[in-house]
Order: sequence, then C-alpha cells, then structure tokens
Amino acid sequence: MQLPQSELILNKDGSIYHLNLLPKEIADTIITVGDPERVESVTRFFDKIEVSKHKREFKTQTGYYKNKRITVISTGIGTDNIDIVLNELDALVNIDLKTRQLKKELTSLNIIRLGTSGAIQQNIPIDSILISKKALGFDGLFHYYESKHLRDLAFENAFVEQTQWDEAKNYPYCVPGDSDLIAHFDNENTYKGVTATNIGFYGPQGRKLRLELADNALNTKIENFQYNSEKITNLEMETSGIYALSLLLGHRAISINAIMANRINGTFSKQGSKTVESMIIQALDRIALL
Ligand SMILES: O=P(O)(O)O[C@H]1O[C@H](CO)[C@@H](O)[C@H]1O
Ligand SMILES: O=c1cc[nH]c(=O)[nH]1
Repeated sequence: MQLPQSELILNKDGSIYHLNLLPKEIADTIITVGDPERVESVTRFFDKIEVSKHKREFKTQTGYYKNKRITVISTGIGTDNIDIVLNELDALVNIDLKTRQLKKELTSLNIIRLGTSGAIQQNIPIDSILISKKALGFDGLFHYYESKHLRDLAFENAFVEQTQWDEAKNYPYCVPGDSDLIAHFDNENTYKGVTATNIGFYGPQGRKLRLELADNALNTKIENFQYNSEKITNLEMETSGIYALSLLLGHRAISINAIMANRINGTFSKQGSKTVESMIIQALDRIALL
C-alpha cells in the first residue's frame, strides 16, 4: 500500500516534512537534545560534520566522533514534538520515501537522549547524572497508538492509587528504556531511576508562580510513591514519549539527564552548562563503543 500524500508528507526536495532531512542525512545512532543550542555543544567534539540542517525547533547535525557516525537532533520541549521526531526519524529509515511503501527489512536506531531534569528525591543532588530505567508518562501519547499490550498496568495502577491521581488527567503510562543500552551507559557515578515525564514545566511539575495548583501535595505524593522498591526520581518532559515510540517502532532508547534542580531541597544548579558538558563527554565516549 502506498502511503497517501496527507500522511507521509515530503518537502519539494524529497525531505521529510518537519525535520527537513533526507534518508542519507541521518546515522543509525541518534542523540536527541531538547535545546537546539545543545546540538553544537555536542558536535563541537566531533572530528567532522557532514550535514547541518535546521527547521523550526529541529536542528540536526550529522558527523563523526572517533569514526562513529552520529546524528544529533534537537526535539524542542515536550512529547508532542517527540511524536514528530520519532515518527519522522523512523520514516527516514523504514519507509521508502520514493515508492511510499514500508520497507521489508527494518532498521533499528539507537536513540540517546541527553537532557536536563529536576530531581524529586532529596538524595539525588543537583549536577549529578541520571539514567532513566523506565519512564512514567503523564502526557498520554502512548494511548493514541495500539499499545495496551505493552503497558505496565501494575506499576501504573499503584501510582494512580497511591497519589489519588485525578481522573480528569491522562492515565499515566509506564514504559522501559532499552536494558542493553542502560547497561552500556551505566557507571558508578550515574544514578538510575524512574523518570516522570510531565506535560508542562510549571503547574504540571508543581511549580507555583501566580496560579493556584489543583493539588498542592502532588509533588509530595510523587516523592513518596513506591512500588516494588522503585521510586520516581526525577521530572522532565520528553523521556516517556521517546521510550514509548521506540518500543512501538522497534528502536533502542536510553534517556540520560543532567540534574539541574532538586525540588525537595529547593536548589537549582549554578554550573548547569558545565554539568551538561560533562554528561556529553561521558556519553560520547560510550557511544563510540556501541
Ligand atoms: O534540557 P531539555 O533536554 O530540553 O529537557 C528539559 O528542559 C526543558 C524544560 O526546561 C524540557 O524539555 C525538559 O525535559
Ligand atoms: O526541574 C526541571 C529541570 C529541568 N527540566 C524540567 O523539566 N524540570
């Protein structure tokens, strides 16, 4: 079946609609970052850059680090952008854009998020690095795809019960990162945990500036939640979408985050760029060995 023009949308030069990329312009190993300016913070360590493209919040550079071909792409903020980035990256490798047919031989990408996040446990300090073993998504993206068979209902239901989750919000979904990648990137200096992915930075993460929150105790409930000795460790805005769509599309994903805030202690990093740079250098050296 040929995918119609309204579903698989290509630009005049044959590139994919939002990312503005051609299949030959991406590597099988992809680093995602939220902030477009972080793309160059990664690629400044590359030996060579062969592609540089930018459209909206999606800035992409592909090049070589120690002979490893890597693409770095910014996703902007939020899982709505992740839906675009993951589906379009997948289309670039798994759909023949000329015939508009799905390929028979599928390619599995390695997708590595290098992000920033806020800790919700007192013992996770600012300026530390945390790998997400799994993500709990409050964004609802997973529910729009055929995904029921992949849900961790026991974890999700325990969370809903313990936090008295308001049913007017999306039902949280729990999805794992790739266990091989997690083992590959793990070291004695990294924390590991369960990352909650929120649909906003302020109210949805319990931040109060001028607006009253629906539930002032929500962050405390999230902090206290425990299931099979697992706790939610940190909050950010993309990981659940990346894990969910990677799982559905057959890609391998890991999310690594530099901890900028500790919400329990009320602290925020004064050396954020240094911490992010250290995360980038450590991650690149592990990526070179993939
Ligand atoms: O630094 P990035 O990767 O953008 O990640 C975090 O920072 C943004 C909020 O400031 C959100 O995107 C959140 O997930
Ligand atoms: O507290 C934080 C810090 C970074 N990113 C988030 O989404 N939350």
